[in-house]
Amino acid sequence: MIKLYHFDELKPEEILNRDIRAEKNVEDVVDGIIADVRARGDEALKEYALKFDGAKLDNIQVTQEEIEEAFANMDGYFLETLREAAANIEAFHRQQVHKNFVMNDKPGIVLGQKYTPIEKAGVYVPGGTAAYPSTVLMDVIPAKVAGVSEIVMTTPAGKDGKIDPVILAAAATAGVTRIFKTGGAQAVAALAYGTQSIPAVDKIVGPGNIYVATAKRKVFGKVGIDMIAGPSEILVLADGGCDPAWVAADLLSQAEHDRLASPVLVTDSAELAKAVQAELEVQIPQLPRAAIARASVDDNGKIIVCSDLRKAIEACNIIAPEHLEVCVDDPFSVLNEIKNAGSIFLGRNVPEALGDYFAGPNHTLPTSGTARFSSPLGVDDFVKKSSFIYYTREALEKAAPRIADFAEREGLHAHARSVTIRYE
Ligand SMILES: NC(=O)c1ccc[n+]([C@@H]2O[C@H](COP(=O)([O-])OP(=O)(O)OC[C@H]3O[C@@H](n4cnc5c(N)ncnc54)[C@H](O)[C@@H]3O)[C@@H](O)[C@H]2O)c1
Ligand SMILES: N[C@H](CO)Cc1c[nH]c[nH+]1
Ligand SMILES: [Zn+2]
Repeated sequence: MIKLYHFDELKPEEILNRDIRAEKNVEDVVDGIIADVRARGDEALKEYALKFDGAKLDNIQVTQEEIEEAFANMDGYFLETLREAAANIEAFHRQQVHKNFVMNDKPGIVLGQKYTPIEKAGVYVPGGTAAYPSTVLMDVIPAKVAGVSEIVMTTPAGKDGKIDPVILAAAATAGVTRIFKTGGAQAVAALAYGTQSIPAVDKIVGPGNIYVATAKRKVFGKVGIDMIAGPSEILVLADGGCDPAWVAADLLSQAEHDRLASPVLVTDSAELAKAVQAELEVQIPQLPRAAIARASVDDNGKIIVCSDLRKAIEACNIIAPEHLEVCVDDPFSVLNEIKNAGSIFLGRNVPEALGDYFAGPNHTLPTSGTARFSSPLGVDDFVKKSSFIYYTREALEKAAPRIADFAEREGLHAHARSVTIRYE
């Protein structure tokens, strides 16, 4: 049963209670896998596919025939859904595109900033306990909008050695360049260091379980990563006017992702808290993924009762959840008070699942409290900024004494000389 707490009894660290560092044994397993993939490449990937996914692989790369076959056999209704969702996601992400800028308001000086897409992006699509065609759209479309030329996708194969056709149909819809059948920490290692078949990329994006999230953290520096997007989280901020059945259903929508997923209710109503606790017990056994949801609710779930809405908002900002549902009378008045959350769902009528599939904002989001400093995946993740500087001879001559003086005060004579030499 989900545990009930009172806000005033909890210390801030007990309220958050999510650590981005995995348990020691996960750290060790991931270190071993990364070292092995670096040493043995494709051979290691095939062994891990058999060990973790039960898949005997002949080819690691998905063939064009496999993609075409998946697309040809996909039902028309789902293809239309994919296209409509893709259009919503593209429209939202087009708004994120930044413009280059140039400043030339001082004589003889041009300054500016330009954006360049990264060349090769690696997209991880989870596939261990569920297929995520929605994640294909969420991770690939911003890369396309940014202008990335090569998008390499990896996802674990099923026991038959194949990728779920819904994933391939989504990849074809979104415009992936190449797809590889590998998952977990080994996929992240392959994208970071390259293997015989898989090219090393510049940046790895995408969510995954604790092994994937830990591996991304470990290869950061060799490649870029988007964020720590680990096991899913939902925080429902609800007042006494909410229907407990709806609140429980929304909590379970994320609990069913992973045993480590975190469903949390924060409320100023002790009555709602009790009703949701009871309602979860009714709804969990009805779910096909009841065992996962049960573990998530019992081990990582919480209900926190607060004396008023102000305290409830404070709890939300401490937890910094991946998803925050604001189920109160006037959700827009709460929006300004929310400082830490990946994605915010406004109003009692807006279930988190709307954002997972369809509305347009990205569903790859920071977890484990990292929304304090990370943002949803977006076009920014696939571009780099370069600044540029141009001075005429006359403009530099005017600034030269100050630059030289500045450099000498840092004890860096060669810096000073590289300026003054031009005027000797
Ligand atoms: N934060 C987000 O934006 C977001 C979005 C979608 C999904 N998710 C999360 O993605 C995750 C998907 O998890 P999943 O497991 O279904 O798929 P996954 O693809 O992330 O992980 C499956 C892989 O994990 C590896 N693995 C499993 N057990 C292992 C072990 N004992 N040792 C070493 N490696 C092991 C295997 O290689 C396997 O292929 C969930 O946690 C879900 O909540 C997060
Ligand atoms: N809620 C997940 C992010 O935590 C995304 C997702 C994909 N499919 C269903 N849900
Ligand atoms: Zn979800």
